[in-house]
Amino acid sequence: MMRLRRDPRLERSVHLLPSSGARPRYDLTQRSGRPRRDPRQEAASQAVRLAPRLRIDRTQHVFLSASAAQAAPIPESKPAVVRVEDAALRVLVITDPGKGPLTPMDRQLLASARIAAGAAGGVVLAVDREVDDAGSAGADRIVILPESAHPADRFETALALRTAIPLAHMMLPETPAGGDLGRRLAARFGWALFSGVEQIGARGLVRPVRGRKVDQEQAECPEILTLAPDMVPLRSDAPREGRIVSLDLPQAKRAVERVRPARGSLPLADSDFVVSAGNGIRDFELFRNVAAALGGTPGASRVVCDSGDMPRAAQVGASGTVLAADCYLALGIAGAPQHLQGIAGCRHVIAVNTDLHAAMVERAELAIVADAQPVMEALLRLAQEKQP
Ligand SMILES: Cc1cc2nc3c(=O)[nH]c(=O)nc-3n(C[C@H](O)[C@H](O)[C@H](O)COP(=O)(O)OP(=O)(O)OC[C@H]3O[C@@H](n4cnc5c(N)ncnc54)[C@H](O)[C@@H]3O)c2cc1C
Repeated sequence: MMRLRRDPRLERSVHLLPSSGARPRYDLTQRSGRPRRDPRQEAASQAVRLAPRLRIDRTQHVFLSASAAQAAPIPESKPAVVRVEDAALRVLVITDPGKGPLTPMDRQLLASARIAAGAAGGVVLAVDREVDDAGSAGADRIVILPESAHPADRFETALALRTAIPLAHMMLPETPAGGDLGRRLAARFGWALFSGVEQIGARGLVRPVRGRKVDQEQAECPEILTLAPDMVPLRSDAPREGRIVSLDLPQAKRAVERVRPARGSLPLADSDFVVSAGNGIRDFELFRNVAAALGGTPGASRVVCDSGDMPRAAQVGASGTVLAADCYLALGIAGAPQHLQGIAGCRHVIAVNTDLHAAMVERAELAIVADAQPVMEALLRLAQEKQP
């Protein structure tokens, strides 16, 4: 029996012919029996009927137009000044010697003292100059101390002050001057000093414990505490009276002599000018002379310390010393990330490098793209010429 051979091509072309009456191959409406939705078509017909809606409909919000704002200015209402009786005074704040208006540290001390004093309690500010804004910063009374930066004079004044105004708590800044005075007072009165407080609030005081990653908390405010700088937010509640009280305090007897350290003798972390050598330096005697002549503390990259050309203590970087210098002069240092971490806090960076594309050149504000040897020789010559 003869079988007809199928021609798939012909069959397909017959299906596609509209006149053939055959259904299209992928006509799903026919398959399910349900009319198929056309979302595009629906959206188009909706858009004709409805007013178009903005995606972010700001018309619902109430805004003051510029003209309305001009027409009705917001009344400037000053909160009433809070006054307290002498009997309500609770906290004595002794600030560091200084000049001009209150420093951020002074304000942080006053903000903390206000929290410790409570809403009904008063704060006495002891400061060595007249300041305008102590009331708004939280002081109820102000005592002007005799001007003296000598630790012994400041201690005698603080003793007299405490005797004249025996308040429950004393607060000082955890700074070299404030920390020293706080410790002297604590020793004199036999109080336990709660030093370096970082948080103060309704739940008490918190300070970190040195060398351990734990905090020490204390619910009760102690007789004396020192406050760590830049940890406590400033206050913004009603201003206080800020009335000046005159007391008979001992006058300063000792003069303070300020001794400047020898140029370049400061430790790396404290120095404001560091001259550093990298692997691009070969003449380390010349490098040390340049650093000394410029008055900078000598530093080095890790490669140089590893090779023994500079002591390990001179290493700058993530695994060395992190600097806070005003100026960093990098001689022949590439600027590896670990080194750059150590100079992130430096204000100005000067690079001397033969490679224009070195990361240190990119980091620097001023770069000398040259061999460091003749640059160091020229620097030494110029520095020696300028020296008196
Ligand atoms: C875990 C870890 C921690 C690290 N910690 C530190 C760290 O704390 N501090 C640190 O410094 N490094 C650290 N390093 C090493 C760091 O990654 C780099 O290897 C190192 O900083 C490179 O030192 P360098 O720039 O002096 O040397 P190089 O990378 O060799 O760069 C030398 C530079 O000198 C330039 N140069 C060459 N010849 C001259 C010339 N005649 N005149 C001028 N320029 C020239 C070159 O162009 C180059 O830019 C650490 C690495 C690791 C893995």
